[in-house]
Amino acid sequence: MIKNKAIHQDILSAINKGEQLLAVLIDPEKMELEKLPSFADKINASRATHIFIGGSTVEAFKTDDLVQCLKGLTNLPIVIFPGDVSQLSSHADALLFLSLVSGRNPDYLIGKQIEAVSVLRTMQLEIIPTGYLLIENGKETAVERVTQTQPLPRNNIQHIVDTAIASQLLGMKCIYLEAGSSAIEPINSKIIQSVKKELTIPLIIGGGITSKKQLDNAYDAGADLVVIGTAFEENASFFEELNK
Ligand SMILES: CC(C)=CCC/C(C)=C/CC/C(C)=C/CC/C(C)=C/COP(=O)(O)OP(=O)(O)O
Ligand SMILES: O=P(O)(O)OC[C@@H](O)CO
Ligand SMILES: [Mg+2]
Repeated sequence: MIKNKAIHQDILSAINKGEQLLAVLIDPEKMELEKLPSFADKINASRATHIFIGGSTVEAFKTDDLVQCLKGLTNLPIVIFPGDVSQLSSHADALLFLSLVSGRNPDYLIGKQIEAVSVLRTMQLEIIPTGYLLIENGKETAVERVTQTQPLPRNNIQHIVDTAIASQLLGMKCIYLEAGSSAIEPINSKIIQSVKKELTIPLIIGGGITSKKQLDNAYDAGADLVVIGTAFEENASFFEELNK
């Protein structure tokens, strides 16, 4: 089952060459399929290197429909960033196989992953094991509500670093530090620097990034791949702002 493709390897090679990776997050609940062609044109003309697809709550089949449409509209890698098992799609290129290691809900640490196996058997997705850490940002996030977990306090940097290192030791191939969709404050530079310093695997940063300055700050602090969703959803000219 579960074949190896090259997306994780390509991320490692890009990082080695000092490239800054950017994923546009498309939420299947929010993207109308009629608007997808023009949105994809904007993505293709931008500096984006990846497309992530996911949402904290998505109706069944919506993800697969979206991925199928998107396949014909872009050559960028399409990576599922799932809130649940219903968001798996055989038409995507890869899957962030998330475990919510900041929380203590067994369903999101290992339960959903076991549930996913019977579906993954029928697919040829590249699987990228990813330690997913939700960090407090000043307001409650959709991920907290859905998973009934607490985020890690942002002032306990040592605990955040230790959680990331433990995930790497468990064999995770990426760490994703998440402030939450439309977070008031993105993950701060101090947290990014402290985690990056101790990791050998790629570091993904997302949540609340709405300006080029915040994007550059994340890269300067050590982010390998940055994820932006809401800023593109709410303002399509944000693509042009980032190209400046
Ligand atoms: C491995 C499989 C199949 C599932 C993993 C299930 C796990 C552990 C999920 C982590 C917790 C979770 C609910 C993550 C959601 C990630 C995501 C796609 C966030 C983007 O959605 P948001 O933009 O935050 O929320 P809105 O939908 O409210 O905009
Ligand atoms: O929507 P935004 O705030 O850009 O967040 C992106 C992503 O990290 C959310 O899971
Ligand atoms: Mg969102």
